[in-house]
Amino acid sequence: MKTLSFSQELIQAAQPYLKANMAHPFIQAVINDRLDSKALNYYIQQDLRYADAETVVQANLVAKSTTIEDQRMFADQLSTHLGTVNELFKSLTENTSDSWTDQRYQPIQPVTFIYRSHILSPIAQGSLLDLLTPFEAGNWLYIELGKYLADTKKVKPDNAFYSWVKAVQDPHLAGQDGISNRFLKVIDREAANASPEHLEQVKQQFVRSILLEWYFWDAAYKQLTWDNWGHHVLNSDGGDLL
Ligand SMILES: Cc1ncc(CO)c(N)n1
Repeated sequence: MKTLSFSQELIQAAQPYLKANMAHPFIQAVINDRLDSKALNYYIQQDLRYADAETVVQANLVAKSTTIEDQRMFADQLSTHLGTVNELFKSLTENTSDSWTDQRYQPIQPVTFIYRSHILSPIAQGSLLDLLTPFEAGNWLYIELGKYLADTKKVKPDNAFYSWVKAVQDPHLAGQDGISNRFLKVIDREAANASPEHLEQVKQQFVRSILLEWYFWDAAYKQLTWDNWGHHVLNSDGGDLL
């Protein structure tokens, strides 16, 4: 049996959570073209705040790199991120009743806060591997969900999420030599110098990202806010919010 590379091990470990993301009612609503505009708005507003954390992660990937080649790759991708992120969300906003200025810089809600903290926390003490892996998990998941949605052949150009499906299939991100595969190669290269204990921990962080992705869809589906959380605690009716 061929032994798996570390990045293949990560992908294998994340499979059950990938399947759970595919099955989430938000994603199923995209397929059936029944996505609630409130859920879409919430997703746009919160994902913009997630994207802001991605900017910070990527600046720190440059800082933690030890070669010019890595620094350029991460800096180029940061530049691509900054150049494209608003465009995607602007085109998604055209499918809602909200205006673009209302979408940007909305308060960061609980799940967004937790997921942002998860990808940002290795900045303080972590290695390049520690910082890259939980962040790359999000790229990987989006590409897989994009493939899944495209394969259903049900997401047509008039679907409110169509531009998202297109964006995450962009060859620059998702292609064979795309940025996601290049990041996975860096992960494998760095993993070669890490202890088995360290790799176990890194794998857990990868899988947790995919778990938090599920909660990100769930939060959008329910439009979950800090006020909801507060209300739930103070007036607990025993129902489940998260
Ligand atoms: C929540 C989330 N995960 C991953 C990505 C991919 O960049 C994104 N934009 N948002």
